[in-house]
Amino acid sequence: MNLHLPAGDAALVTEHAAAKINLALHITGQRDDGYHLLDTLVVFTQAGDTIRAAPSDEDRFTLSGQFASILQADADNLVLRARDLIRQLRPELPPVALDLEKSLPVASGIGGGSADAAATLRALSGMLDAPLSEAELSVAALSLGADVPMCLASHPLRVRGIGESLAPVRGLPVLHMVLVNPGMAVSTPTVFGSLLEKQNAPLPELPGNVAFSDLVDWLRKTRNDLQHPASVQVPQIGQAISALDAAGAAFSRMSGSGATCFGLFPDATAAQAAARSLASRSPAWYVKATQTI
Ligand SMILES: C[C@@](CO)(OP(=O)(O)O)[C@H](O)COP(=O)(O)OP(=O)(O)OC[C@H]1O[C@@H](n2ccc(N)nc2=O)[C@H](O)[C@@H]1O
Ligand SMILES: Nc1ncnc2c1ncn2[C@@H]1O[C@H](COP(=O)(O)OP(=O)(O)O)[C@@H](O)[C@H]1O
Repeated sequence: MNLHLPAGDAALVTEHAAAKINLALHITGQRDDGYHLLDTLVVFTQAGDTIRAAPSDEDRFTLSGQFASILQADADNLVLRARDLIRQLRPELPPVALDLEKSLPVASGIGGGSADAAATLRALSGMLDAPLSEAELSVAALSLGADVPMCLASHPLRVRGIGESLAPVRGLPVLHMVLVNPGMAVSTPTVFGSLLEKQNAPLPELPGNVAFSDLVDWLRKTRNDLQHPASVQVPQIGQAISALDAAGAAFSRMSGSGATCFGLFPDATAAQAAARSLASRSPAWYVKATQTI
């Protein structure tokens, strides 16, 4: 990281941009503008990117971390789109130095870019004397992407509409999981565009205070409707799920529009052991043991 700031500067704001996992995702319709209606249960993980922000003599943006080289530090980066949006709403925002530590694979169904945008909105709004209201933040988030409002919240949610209707989900256990990405970027519009069935039933009701085994039973009654079209585009998704199952996952599935897949494990020790075994068998894959926040 190179923020041009002394380490430990009190003005430095650090925000976690958590990976978003769609535990279940049903497509329930399509709007006139082409966007698809979802019903999805999402959780967020300790695995994520990090946004650091501090007032500066001029606007700066640096990229660091495992996946930094895949991204450009240009105006299309969701971090800068979020900064520019805040400045449009609050022109008094001072020049800021921003660093994105990019630890999540890009275009991978776990909302990394959306989480970065949401973390930037939170960080920069918090630096203002007049922070954005919750309503202003929600509108700003949705204008940056359908996944950004849920990433702004970053706690377990049932999400409907295209991503704007959020209901908190309480009583889920901490979930220990392994994330596996076979290294292939997936185009979200292409996956949505190749869906054949767009009118599916919503998710079944989720009982409150579920134990791990109850949640797995519930998940078996659900689907990710994007998994089949994504697997046609990227056959390695099937291999990632088979590998998670072979490593002992109690349940495995693809998240979002892929290609990242998650496997659920009963505890952290089991998840870490599975991650070690998966990483040694497939050294080119992104493999990460983590847990929900
Ligand atoms: C599929 C999901 C599930 O959480 O996650 P990811 O795979 O991106 O992580 C999201 O709905 C993705 O949200 P996000 O990635 O923010 O999508 P956007 O940038 O707003 O839209 C990218 C494109 O995907 C299609 N799209 C997106 C969302 C939606 N509900 N219906 C759509 O048809 C549209 O073609 C749109 O132009
Ligand atoms: N900071 C960012 N991190 C990741 N992707 C970004 C970022 N800024 C812009 N993008 C673009 O947004 C698209 C979606 O990225 P991402 O959020 O990682 O996908 P997904 O939601 O499928 O995990 C990518 O094609 C990428 O080029």
